[in-house]
Amino acid sequence: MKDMEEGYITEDGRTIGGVVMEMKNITLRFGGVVAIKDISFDIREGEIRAIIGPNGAGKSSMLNVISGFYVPQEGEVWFRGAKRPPMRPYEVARQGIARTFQNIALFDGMSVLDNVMTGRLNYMKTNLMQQALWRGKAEAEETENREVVERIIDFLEIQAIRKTPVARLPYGLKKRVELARALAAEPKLLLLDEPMAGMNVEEKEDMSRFILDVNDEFGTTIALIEHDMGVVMDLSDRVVVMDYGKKIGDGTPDEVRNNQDVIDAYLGVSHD
Ligand SMILES: Nc1ncnc2c1ncn2[C@@H]1O[C@H](COP(=O)(O)OP(=O)(O)OP(=O)(O)O)[C@@H](O)[C@H]1O
Repeated sequence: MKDMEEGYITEDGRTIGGVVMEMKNITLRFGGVVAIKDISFDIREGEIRAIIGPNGAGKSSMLNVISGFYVPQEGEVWFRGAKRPPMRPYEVARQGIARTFQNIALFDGMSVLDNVMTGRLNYMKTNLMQQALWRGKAEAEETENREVVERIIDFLEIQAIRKTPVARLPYGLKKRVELARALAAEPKLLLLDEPMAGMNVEEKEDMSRFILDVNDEFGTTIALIEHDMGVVMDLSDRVVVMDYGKKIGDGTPDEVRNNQDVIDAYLGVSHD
């Protein structure tokens, strides 16, 4: 892969654009624990970017920095050409970054449809007073939001369970509903927190296919963290590898697979 100023062409012939997000020299500490040590990398338009690493490497911490849950003590986060000031997660979401969670965070008692609709909250402009005074506008907005949501529900093949309360769904489907909700926000950058965690082989295959389809069909830029190396290598265009808070590798799956530091980290070989 040739890394160009404006992007690159992947091995499977997709065109990847310029930098969407850039992490510059990020350091994050929790008291005495340094979860992220001076890490820099970028995420480019249209790519599937993975962050991997053994337990405690700092992957979740990094995802939480990207999504605004944690503000790093050092370094800069750049999004779509501008340096991002410290902001709350909901402000980050408004900028066009949506995420899923490792431990599913859906409204259990609500239907699949209503859960996915909550992904549209940032697009709901009319408030209660306006809705009372000007029903037409509120209705038009509701129709538009519905259309987006129904399209995503069809796309992720969850039509049959639209009205089912989430609590009744098996784990793999809940994960798919979470993906649907994140997509409903029509994000510029979609963050997936261990999307395959706890899944059986078949569920993993389904989820991999949906992630690839989302990227292909909607052109969504995706960053994910994941434990399962095999899955990541199949899915991703480029991979950042973390170990003990440091970046030890960054490149295509093949480059990373052949990186001795990465091999050692996964085999548990210590480095002084
Ligand atoms: N809120 C927190 N308070 C204190 N320490 C934390 C906190 N979150 C993470 N850490 C520490 O930061 C380090 C990195 O943790 P992190 O959860 O980011 O790693 P990870 O790669 O996501 O691990 P895993 O794969 O096990 O989920 C660990 O040493 C962890 O104990």
